Amino acid sequence: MALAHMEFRAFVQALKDDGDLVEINEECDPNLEVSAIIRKVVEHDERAPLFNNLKGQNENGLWRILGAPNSLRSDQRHRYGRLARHLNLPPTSSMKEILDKMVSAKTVAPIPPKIVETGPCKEFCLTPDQFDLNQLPSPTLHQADGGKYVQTYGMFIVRSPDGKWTNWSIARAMVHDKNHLVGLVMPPQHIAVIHRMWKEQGRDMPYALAFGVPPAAIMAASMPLPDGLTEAEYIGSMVHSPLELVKCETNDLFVPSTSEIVFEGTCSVTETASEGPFGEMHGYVFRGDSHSMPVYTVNMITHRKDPIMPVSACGRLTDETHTMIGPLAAAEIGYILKSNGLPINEAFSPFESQVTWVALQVDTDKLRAMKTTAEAFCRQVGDLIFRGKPGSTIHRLLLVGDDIDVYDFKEVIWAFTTRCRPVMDEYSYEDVPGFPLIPYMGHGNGPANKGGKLVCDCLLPVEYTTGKNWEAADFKGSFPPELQQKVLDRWQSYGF
Ligand SMILES: Cc1cc2c3c(c1C)C(C)(C)C[C@@H]([C@@H](F)Cc1ccccc1)N3c1c(nc(O)[nH]c1=O)N2C[C@H](O)[C@H](O)[C@H](O)COP(=O)(O)O
Ligand SMILES: [K+]
Repeated sequence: MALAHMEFRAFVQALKDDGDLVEINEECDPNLEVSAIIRKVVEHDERAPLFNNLKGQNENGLWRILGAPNSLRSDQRHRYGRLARHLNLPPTSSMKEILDKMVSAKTVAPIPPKIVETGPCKEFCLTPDQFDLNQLPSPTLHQADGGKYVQTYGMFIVRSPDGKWTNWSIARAMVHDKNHLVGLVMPPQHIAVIHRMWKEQGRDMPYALAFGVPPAAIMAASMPLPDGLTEAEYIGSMVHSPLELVKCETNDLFVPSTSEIVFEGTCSVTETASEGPFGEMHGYVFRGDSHSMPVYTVNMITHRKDPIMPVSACGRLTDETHTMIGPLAAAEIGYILKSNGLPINEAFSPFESQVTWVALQVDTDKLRAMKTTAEAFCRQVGDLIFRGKPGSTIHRLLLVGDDIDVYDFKEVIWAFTTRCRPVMDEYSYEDVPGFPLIPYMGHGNGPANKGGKLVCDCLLPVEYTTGKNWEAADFKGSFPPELQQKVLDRWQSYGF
């Protein structure tokens, strides 16, 4: 058995070995029942459900469903265990260790993938006359959704017409008819950038949609890596070994050879259909909220025996759209700021902000050496992030001092509520792209796609000049270290 981060099926086994899997063998209905169970799981950080017996499975077991593939564990010591298993890290890893791993490949040479002749994903090949996406167990995830969202945790593979750039990303798609999907293709996402390139040439865009890919790959697919970067090479250098890819049957794209299921086809650059509404990452389904989006033709399905379809039933906290989209964008944002010489130590997107905020821990010694002003510094940060793609889903950047652990929301909200004077310490951005999926944008008072962003300065003025002039009125901040130690040593004998 391969390693969990390099083969999805090994990953599922690793969850089982961790006691982090519930195998449901009684028949479940992909129409809402499966998603209801997943929602209850992710709202309580329960073990991941593997549905082995779905209504509509075909004679070769196409398909089973793994729900909550990258959500949280209830045991605080293993809280991010499922994310860690995606990256071959110990299940006790912190979010910082996970995000540092995702950024680690930026400073090493890319390792190109290895092309292999065949692989488990080729065990079965179905032509359109042999499948009907409406008969297969495509799940309906929320009762108000506009369709069956079969694609929520698969990986789209698309390549620029000149062949130089192959992008891997997660983008949702729902069943349109027996062998068509309709999917969200939304600027500034790379799938939309590449789709536009094909549109300008008047040619439909070849795609592959691989489900159950190597977990390390799906993490990079969910990260806003630089334009032009080919994720396959990035992942190779991140895991220190080449990914094994195999050629599609009906086009020249390559997919991970151990993928559970592969849809191959072309995405139209002219034909659109109604997409949505969909239960979004911010926790809402707005009735009637559908838009014209490109139609994907499915020309072939290849798959392993008894394949597993991963499903992210997203919405309110805490599912893959919170554990991945925000934190991975924060990792890229932190890297951009550091590589531009700004004194940023850590960056994280708090789940409690519905991953619409990124908190940035500032190295205040270096900040003071800059002899800058709050306005100048906040504008420098805001201009770098709000005018770039990695910040596109983030509407508040909070600058906090070195005493604040950005991975702990209690710390972040304490600094925000006590050190950032509303309005005066906030720097607004109305002339930058906005994220229309946030309800106050897409269903709010202002333009859906523009503005509504702030840099919030949660550093007190002294932190720019002479440094912290306060002590925290708490156990660690207001008592001599030896007294703290004495109290800790005697805690039991006091009677606690
Ligand atoms: C982990 C994850 C990520 C996404 C999405 C999902 C999950 C589970 C869902 C469950 C399918 C929900 C949707 C949903 F989250 C919508 C969305 C749209 C734009 C940005 C962020 C989020 N989704 C998604 C979507 N992006 C769309 O364009 N289009 C999409 O539909 N992303 C985020 C996306 O994977 C990252 O932004 C990634 O950086 C994209 O790669 P790229 O930077 O190379 O373009
Ligand atoms: K990506």
